[in-house]
Amino acid sequence: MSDNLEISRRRLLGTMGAAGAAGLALGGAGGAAGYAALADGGDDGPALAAVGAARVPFRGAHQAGIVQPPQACGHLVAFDLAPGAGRKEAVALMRRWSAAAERLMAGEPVGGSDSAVAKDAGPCSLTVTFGFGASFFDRTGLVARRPRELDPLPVFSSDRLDPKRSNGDLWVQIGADDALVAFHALRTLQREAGAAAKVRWQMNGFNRSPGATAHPMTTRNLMGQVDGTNNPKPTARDFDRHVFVQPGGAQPWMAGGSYAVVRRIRMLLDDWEKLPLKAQEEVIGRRKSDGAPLTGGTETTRLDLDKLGPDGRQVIPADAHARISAPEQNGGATMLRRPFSYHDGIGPDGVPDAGLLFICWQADPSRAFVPVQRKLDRGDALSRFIRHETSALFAVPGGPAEGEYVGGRLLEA
Ligand SMILES: C=CC1=C(C)c2cc3[nH]c(cc4nc(cc5[nH]c(cc1n2)c(C)c5CCC(=O)O)C(CCC(=O)O)=C4C)c(C)c3C=C
Ligand SMILES: [Fe+2]
Repeated sequence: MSDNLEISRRRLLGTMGAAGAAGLALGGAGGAAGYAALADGGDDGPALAAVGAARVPFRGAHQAGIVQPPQACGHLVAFDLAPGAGRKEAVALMRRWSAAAERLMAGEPVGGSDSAVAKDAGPCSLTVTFGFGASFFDRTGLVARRPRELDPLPVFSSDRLDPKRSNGDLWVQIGADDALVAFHALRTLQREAGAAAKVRWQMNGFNRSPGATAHPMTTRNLMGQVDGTNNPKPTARDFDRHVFVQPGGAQPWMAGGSYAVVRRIRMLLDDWEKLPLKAQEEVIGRRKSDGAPLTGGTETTRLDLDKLGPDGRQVIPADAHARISAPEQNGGATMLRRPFSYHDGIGPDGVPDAGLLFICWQADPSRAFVPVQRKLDRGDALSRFIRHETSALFAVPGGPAEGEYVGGRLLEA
């Protein structure tokens, strides 16, 4: 069983064996049986199906919400510290937020003021992840502890960024496999912010629900592509080195942490949907039906970047997104992509305000997101169909040990 997911057994089991129940939850699929075999939850509340009972630990070497499979619902919220608030207020805020996040992720009420919105549902794989933006260090007098990895991202020629919906002192990422559970966490943390911090921007996203497919499958984005296939696997030898800050660095408080680049990328769906299937597939270099490379095989087959077609041209075109972004084309630059789709209706321009809340995780953005985005900016076939509308970069510290709160190693040192 994964270290990252626990099952609230008393509320789940009933007629199922423990192994069966855990398997359903971890598979992320659930399937019909996952929703059928319910037990009386006794004092813990009503019984739960596998999706409701799945629980991610709050404490650990890394914060939750990085390596876990992306959940069905997501909220991304940036806060700015209130005028006059500094380090003392930030310490109190991170203590309050950490205490609330621990209870929320355990599926427990957050005290007398709990709104009951998530009552009955269980943890639903809720994760709450906290990050600090570059401006946080100015506001709290901690400039000497600001990592150089938080240096501003370069300006890319295709950027069309809205500064009001970019950056921020603090960032909260919420993910859950139930919309009410995710909303409950969002409201609770907004309430707990009190007078210390105000919401700067908020974005809401989604992914496929667990149980929608008979077995776990890579999700699709709103262009219809299978998206996430070639993500580095947590079991890979170099995964930790690429994604997490290693001990012994210039900012010891960031050991076990990671840097999140967050970009709201609008999809120009009216244009994309007019493109014939073959042309759509050439934009990415993979088949739309199953995500397999255009050079053949299945979804997980390696891309054959040298293969030529009968016409003597590269089967995976020179400007195909998957070619340009591949680590082997970028000196090994590797990031973990963990996005949510978003849809906020029709924009003032009359076209869908929909796309990808692109979130990527890495130990150092200057060796991962930045070089890859530089290259995509120069010649990605996908760029005709997308627009980067907001951008943010956050330092996400390691997970709290017993007795710690998130960010304590930065704020208390
Ligand atoms: C700078 C990094 C990246 C941005 C921005 C980005 C935007 C973006 N991507 C898709 C759709 C797909 N991306 C795929 C692969 C892929 N994309 C990146 C990086 C960025 N994408 C990487 C590193 C990779 C993996 C490359 C590899 O190793 O082969 C794919 C293919 C399937 C997969 O491997 O996930 C799709 C599809 C969209 C729609 C988008 C912006 C809206
Ligand atoms: Fe991509």
